[in-house]
Amino acid sequence: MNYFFRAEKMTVGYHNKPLIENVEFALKKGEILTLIGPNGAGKSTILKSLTGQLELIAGTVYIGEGELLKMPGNLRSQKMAVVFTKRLHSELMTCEDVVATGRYPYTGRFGLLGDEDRRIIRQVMDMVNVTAIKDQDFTRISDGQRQRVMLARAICQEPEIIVLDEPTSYLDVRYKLEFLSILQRMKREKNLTVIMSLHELELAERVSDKILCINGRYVDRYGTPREIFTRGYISDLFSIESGSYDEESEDMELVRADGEPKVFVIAGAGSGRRTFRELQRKSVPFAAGIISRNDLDYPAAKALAAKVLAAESFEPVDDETLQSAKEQIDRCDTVICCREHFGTQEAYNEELWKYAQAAGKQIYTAEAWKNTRIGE
Ligand SMILES: Nc1ncnc2c1ncn2[C@@H]1O[C@H](COP(=O)(O)OP(=O)(O)OP(=O)(O)O)[C@@H](O)[C@H]1O
Repeated sequence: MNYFFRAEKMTVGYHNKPLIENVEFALKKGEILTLIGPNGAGKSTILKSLTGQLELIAGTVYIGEGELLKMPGNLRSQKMAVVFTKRLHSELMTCEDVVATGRYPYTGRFGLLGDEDRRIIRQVMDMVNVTAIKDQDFTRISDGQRQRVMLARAICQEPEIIVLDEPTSYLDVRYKLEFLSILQRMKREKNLTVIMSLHELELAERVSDKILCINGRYVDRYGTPREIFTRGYISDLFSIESGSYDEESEDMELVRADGEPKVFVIAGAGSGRRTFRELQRKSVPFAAGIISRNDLDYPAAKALAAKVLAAESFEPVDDETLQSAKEQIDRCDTVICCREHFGTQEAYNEELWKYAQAAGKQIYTAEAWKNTRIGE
C-alpha cells in the first residue's frame, strides 16, 4: 500500500520521559485522521511530536519516502501547516497580516507578497469568513474568530497536510459545520490530508476516515469510525461515571433518578425525550413505554428511565410486554402521555392510555404535567 504519511514506533513525552509509546498510523493522501481521548491523554503531545515542536523520544515520521523531521524548515512548511490555537503569541498584527504569514514559506520572512499571494489570501479569507475582521487587531478578537484566522493562515500555506489541535473548540455550531465543510472541500479538491484532535465525538465520527484513541498511557484503538464507536467503548475510554454516552445515537445523558417509578410516560416517535430529561432535572424516577428499540426515544429512555418497556424493532408488541406495562401503570400515581394521537401501528400505546384512564390515574400531556407539583 502506498501511504502518504506514516508514523512508525513513535515514543512521545517530555524531558526524555516517555508518555505514550509505540504510536503508529498510516494515511493515504486525502485522508482525515482524528485523535480522541480524555483531557490530558496525550493528544497535543502526539501532535507536537509529529510536527517537530516537541522532540521525538523514538520513532520516525515519514511524508512520502522522506523523513519529515529531517527536512529543511521551508520545505516542511510547504508540505505541512500546523494550527495550534491554544498557545498563540503575536505582536501587533491585523488579522490579515496573520493570514498573510501563511505565505512565508513561499515569499521568505521578509519577502514581498506578490499579486498571486494576495489573491490567495483574499480568497481564503472569504472562504473561512474572516474578511469582515481582516483589519482588526489579532489580539483583540474572540477565541472563535482567532481559530478561523489561524485556519485561514494554514490554508494560505497551501500545504499537502494540515495538523490542527482542537480546531473546533471555540467555534459556534455554524462555524463548526463550516469548518468541517471546508476540510471536506479541501480534501476533495486539493487532496489535503488532515490530522487533528477533537473533543466533539459526533464531529469526529462524521468527518474522520480514521480515528486514533489515546487514553493517557497508550493508543487504545485505531480504526474507522465504525470500528471505534462500538457499544460501551466511549464510556470506557473516557471513564464516564456521571451519566452516559450512547455510541449509536450519540446521545449524552445525565445520571438517571433511581428509585421506584411513580410516573409512567407513554412515549414513542421521539415524543418523550424532552419529558424524560425534564423529569431527570426534577429527580423524578419514572417508567417509560412502550418504546420500539429503533425509536428516537429509546436511547434516552434506556439512559434515564428507572424502567423501560421496550418492543423489538419492526415487530408487534407481545402480550407479556403489554401486561408488564399495565402492571407498571398500576404502581404509578401519574401518567404522562406524550403522544398527541396514536398511529395505526401503535394500538398498544393507545390501549395503555385507555387502561390508565379506566384505572382513574391522573393523566397529563407533556406540557400540562409541568404545571403540577410532580418532582417538588
Ligand atoms: N510542557 C510539558 N511538560 C511536561 N508535561 C506536559 C507538558 N505539556 C503537557 N504535559 C503533560 O502531558 C500529558 C498529556 O498532555 P496533552 O496536552 O498532550 O493532553 P491532551 O490529550 O491534549 O489533553 P486536553 O484534551 O486536555 O487538551 C498531561 O499529563 C500533561 O500534564
